[in-house]
Amino acid sequence: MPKTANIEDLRQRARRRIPRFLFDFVEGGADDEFTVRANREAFGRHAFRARSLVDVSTRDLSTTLLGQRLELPLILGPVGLAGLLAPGGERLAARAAVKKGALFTLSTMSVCTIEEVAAAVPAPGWFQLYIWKDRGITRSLVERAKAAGYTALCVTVDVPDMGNRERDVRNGFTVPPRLTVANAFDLLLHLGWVLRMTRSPRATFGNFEDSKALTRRDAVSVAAYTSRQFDASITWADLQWLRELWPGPLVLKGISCAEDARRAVEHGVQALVVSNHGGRQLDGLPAALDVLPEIVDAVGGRAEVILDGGVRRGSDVVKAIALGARACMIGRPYLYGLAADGQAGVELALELFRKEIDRTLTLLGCPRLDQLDASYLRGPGEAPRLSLPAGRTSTG
Ligand SMILES: Cc1cc2nc3c(=O)[nH]c(=O)nc-3n(C[C@H](O)[C@H](O)[C@H](O)COP(=O)(O)O)c2cc1C
Ligand SMILES: CCCCC(=O)C(=O)O
Repeated sequence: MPKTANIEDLRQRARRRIPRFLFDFVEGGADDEFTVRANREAFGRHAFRARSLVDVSTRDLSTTLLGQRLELPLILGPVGLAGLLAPGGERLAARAAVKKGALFTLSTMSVCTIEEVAAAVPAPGWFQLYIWKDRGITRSLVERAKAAGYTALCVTVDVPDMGNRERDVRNGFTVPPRLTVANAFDLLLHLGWVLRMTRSPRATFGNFEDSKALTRRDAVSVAAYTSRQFDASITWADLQWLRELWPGPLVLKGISCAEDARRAVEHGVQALVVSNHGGRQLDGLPAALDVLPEIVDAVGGRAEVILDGGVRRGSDVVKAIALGARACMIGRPYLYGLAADGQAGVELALELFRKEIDRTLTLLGCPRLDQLDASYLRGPGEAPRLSLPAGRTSTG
C-alpha cells in the first residue's frame, strides 16, 4: 500500500475500510453541504507573507489553552459515535491525543462512557455537553464529568435540533446500525468492520441507560433520538444554571457572530469555539475561518478563541492562528485516522499535522507559533485565490 502522505490519503483509506453509511455519516453535512465546502475553501483565500533570513533552526509549536500547555495547538473535537469507527474508538482517540500532546474532547453522544474514557488516560480532557430536556439527565452528565476529572465543560450551542443530513436519511442510518436489504452488500464488502465491531461492547450512546438498551429491532435514526432528547428552549439564562453545576472553565462551541461572542464573554465564558459544526447544522453559514476575525475582534482578548471546521493541513492551522485563534479543533481528520487504523491512525493524523505545522513555520520564517500574527498573511483581495485541484477539497 502506498504511504499515507496527508489527511486526504487517510480519508481515502477510511473510505475503503468502513461501510458507506458510516463514512457518509462522518463526511456529510446539512442540506446542500455549501457550508462544508466553504469551510475548506476559505483557507485558499489567504496566502502567506513569508520572511527570509530568520533563524528557524529550532521551532516551537506549543501553546497554552485555559492554562494547560499543549505540545500541539490541536483539539480533537467532540464527535458522536466515534466508537462505531473502531471498537473503543473514543478511548483510542483520547490516548492518541495524550501521546501526541493534543487535547481530547469527549462528546455527550459517545459510545464509550464518560468514566471509561477517563480511566483510559492519565488525565481526561474536556467534556462536551448537549443540554437534555430532562434537566436531571443534564445535571447527572455534568456531575459525572466533574467526578471523572474532565478539565473544562464545552457546551455546544448550535444544535437546538439536528441539521438535515440527507446522506443519513438516504442511507437509513440508525443507532445501533441495522442490517437491511439496502445495506447488506455494503456490509458484505466490509466484513472486516463487521468482525471488528462484534468485539465492541456496544454500538449505541454509552452514556444513557435507555440507549444502552436499544436493540437492533428498535434502532432509531440519530435525528429522531436527538430530537426527542435535546432541549430547543435553552437560552443565555440557562448558562447561569450550568455555572452553578460546573465550577471549572466553561467553553461555548458553535459561535458564529460577534454579538454572540460578546455575550459569551459577558457571561464569563473562558473560551469559545468559532464553529458551524463542520457544516452539519445550518447550511448557508459562512466558513468558520471567515468569521474568525470578527469574533477575535469582538472578544478583544477577554476569552480564548478556537477555530473549528475545515482544517486539513498544518498550513490551515498556521493561518487560523495568524488570524487570532489560540488553537484549532479538528473533527473529521482524526476520524479518518480512527477508521483507517484505530489509535495508530489518530496518532498518524496528529503526526501529519505536526510535521506540516513545523514545516510551514520554518518556510514562513516564523519559528514560534506564539509569534504568528496577521502580518504573516495576505488577506482576500491582496493575493490571488489559491485553489485546490478538482475533487481535492477533502470532502464530497
Ligand atoms: C461524525 C461527527 C460527529 C459529530 N458529533 C458532534 C458532537 O457530538 N458534539 C459536537 O459538539 N460536535 C460534533 N461534531 C462536530 C465536530 O465537533 C466539529 O465541530 C466538526 O467536525 C469540525 O469540522 P471538521 O470535521 O471539518 O474538522 C461532529 C462531527 C462529526 C464529523
Ligand atoms: C451522533 C449524535 C449527534 C452528533 C452530532 O452533533 C453530529 O453528528 O454532528
